[in-house]
Amino acid sequence: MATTAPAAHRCSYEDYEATADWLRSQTEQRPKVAIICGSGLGGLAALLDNRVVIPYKDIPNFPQTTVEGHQGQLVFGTLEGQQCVCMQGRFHTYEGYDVYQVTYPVRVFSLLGVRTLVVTNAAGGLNSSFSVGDIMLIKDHINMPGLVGNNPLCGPNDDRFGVRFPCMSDAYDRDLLALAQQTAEGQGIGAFVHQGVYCMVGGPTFESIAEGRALRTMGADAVGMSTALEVVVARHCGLRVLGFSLITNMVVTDYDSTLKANHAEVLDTTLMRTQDLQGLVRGILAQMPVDPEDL
Ligand SMILES: O=P(O)(O)O[C@H]1O[C@H](CO)[C@@H](O)[C@H]1O
Ligand SMILES: Nc1nc2[nH]cnc2c(=O)[nH]1
Repeated sequence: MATTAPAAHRCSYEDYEATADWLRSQTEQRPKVAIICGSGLGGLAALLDNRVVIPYKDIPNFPQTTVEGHQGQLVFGTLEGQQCVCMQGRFHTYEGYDVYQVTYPVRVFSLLGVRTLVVTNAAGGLNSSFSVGDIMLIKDHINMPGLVGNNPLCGPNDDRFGVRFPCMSDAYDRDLLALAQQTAEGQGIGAFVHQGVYCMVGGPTFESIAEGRALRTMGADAVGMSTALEVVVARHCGLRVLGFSLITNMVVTDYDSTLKANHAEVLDTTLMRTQDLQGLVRGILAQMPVDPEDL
């Protein structure tokens, strides 16, 4: 039977603007920092003062979350003097969304005036020196969907957002990375905070043993099903990016192992580290220099 590929949800500049205008009409807050909360990490939004909560179902053009551990609302508020917006729940391609839908909020944030994107995720550890519960500061990524042509920048380029061929060798801001490492050490949690390479795969399957081994050989320290697409779009429109992976499980790479990755374990581990992660994000935002363009 012949099948037709679903139409891509590629959006116009005016669609993004309509969403940004609508959000501006709902709150007087004008965030400079956006935080995307990964699986089970929505608790980060509790850090914000003067919260204004807007469910995704009310926001024009916004997709809806379908995954346990992703609440589905934007939370505006202030953290350590920085105006922020938190995405409590992100979108993944395995939910059936295309790369344009998954990254839709990032361009909206940019139009709202956001200058810095903090991405967080739950990820499987590939680096054998990592343990469950460790935090990996993302220093680089392998964008597997993008490498095979499923990149949110495919299609006509809109120069109002950014250039046709953006550079990704500087995707993760080195100054913010150093600040995050220093803050972790200052808070006495440096022993379980590492730097590493995040690999995005499509999911929703967890890795086979051969896949886990292959990803490790490619140079990935952790693997998940999100983040890289959001970062590509953020860098295209000039946002600074800081990324964290919480290592919620170790990827099975041994045929003698009886361990099996599962989402319940992922969510349990996020609970165990919520407080450390919140403390770290608070500490970083307290010291994060305001973008000179905002002065
Ligand atoms: O990347 P986040 O959204 O944190 O979620 C991670 O956790 C889920 C698997 O347990 C997958 O969606 C994976 O990508
Ligand atoms: N692909 C993938 N995503 C995850 N998210 C949390 N843990 C994992 C994992 O082991 N593999």
